[in-house]
Amino acid sequence: MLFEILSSLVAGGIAATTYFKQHGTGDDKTKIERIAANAGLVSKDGKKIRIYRRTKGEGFTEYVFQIPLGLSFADFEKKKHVFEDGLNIKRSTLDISLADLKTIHLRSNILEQTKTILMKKKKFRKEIEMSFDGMLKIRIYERPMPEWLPFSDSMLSQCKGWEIPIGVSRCDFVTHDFDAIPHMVVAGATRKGKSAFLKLLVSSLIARRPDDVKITILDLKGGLSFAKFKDVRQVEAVAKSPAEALEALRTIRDEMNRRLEHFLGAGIEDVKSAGVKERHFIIVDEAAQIASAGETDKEIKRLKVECEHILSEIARVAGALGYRLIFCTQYATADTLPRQIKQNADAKLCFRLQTEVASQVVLGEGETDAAHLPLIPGRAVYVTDRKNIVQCAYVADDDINRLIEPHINIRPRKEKKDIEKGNREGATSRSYSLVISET
Ligand SMILES: Nc1ncnc2c1ncn2[C@@H]1O[C@H](COP(=O)(O)OP(=O)(O)OP(=O)(O)O)[C@@H](O)[C@H]1O
Repeated sequence: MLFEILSSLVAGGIAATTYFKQHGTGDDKTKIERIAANAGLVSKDGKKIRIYRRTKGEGFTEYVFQIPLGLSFADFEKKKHVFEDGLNIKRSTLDISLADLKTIHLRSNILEQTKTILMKKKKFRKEIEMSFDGMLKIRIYERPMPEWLPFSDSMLSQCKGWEIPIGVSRCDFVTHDFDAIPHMVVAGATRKGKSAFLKLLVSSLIARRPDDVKITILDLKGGLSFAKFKDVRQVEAVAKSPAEALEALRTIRDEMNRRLEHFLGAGIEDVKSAGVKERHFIIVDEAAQIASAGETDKEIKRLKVECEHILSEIARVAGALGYRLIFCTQYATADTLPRQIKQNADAKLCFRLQTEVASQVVLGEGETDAAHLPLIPGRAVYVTDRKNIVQCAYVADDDINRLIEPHINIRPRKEKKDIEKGNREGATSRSYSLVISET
């Protein structure tokens, strides 16, 4: 009896493994065709998608279909979540291996042990990716993406120039190159990983380009998230109020204008051809806090309007001058994400958002992916000229401290300038104080 149960379990395991190896995960081709038909992805004359090829890759099965005339890839991409749900209907695939079966002890209760294995095993959803190169390609993955990617120093050594690590996609280590694409919009609902990404970004920049990077952080949520960076020599300011933000932005605008005049006078096209190594990153942690729309206090509204104006100017003209804008928000609306900033930020990193409308505000018309990301912190859609689903690397506090520690120092910050400025219009009487080393 025992032998029969065990041998049928083992036989079942072998059969399932062999089946999945040969066929991907079940008859997914037929399912895809049926889902497409049921989701209305059929041409007016009734033509349906037609299978062209099925191939097995490392960890995935790829189905290539011909799309009927009159339909576009965007029509299919919009329904990606419908395909994913459809492929997962009725059952989730159980990740059981022969190794699990081998853990069963013949002398104890086999049925109990089997039940425990089944309960312990995490159910996973099949995940898909879609692309188009004249044919619709749908990849169905056998394993889910990692839910947790700890930061490691080797990620920094894989970066070149002004690249920083972002995380991993299905197939690759993903970096962002701020010299190729200067400005980035980062969006996502609360607790999905925006601040963690910003910490990864700031720590990476400081560790990789300590002598060339300058960072200004507008953290109007109270400055707690970035408190640990405020004494780092590369950090020009951590502004915690609209007045402080405006003060920091006015300083940047003045620098920017001086550089622009110099470039124009000398016939220099951009910061690269000028041989200027410095890049100044301006990070807005929560755009809603600086948005003037809805602000009832007249004086604060005036400050915010000017902040918005300078930020738009940075997005429009300052890329060539060496300024980089990282503009983040959890509320993806037209008020928090000004048109000029969105249009000039060619990179978007979008964590899960609550609605398809919010996803489209950030990623563009028809781009609903961010609303259908799984509820995994750090999971995001990264869009440049390509779109990738990524799991962002998570940099723990100990790693941040280790990376920035050599750059924490004593230095006077802007006191002189502040005294001269006094209570200049628009700025509060706050002055920067002497920064004391934490070491
Ligand atoms: N890349 C990641 N990998 C794994 N876990 C993460 C990742 N990013 C964030 N988390 C987890 O999610 C929590 C919330 O993340 P984070 O502080 O970045 O949220 P947020 O999007 O900035 O939220 P809020 O807008 O409310 O400040 C973190 O404390 C961490 O536990």
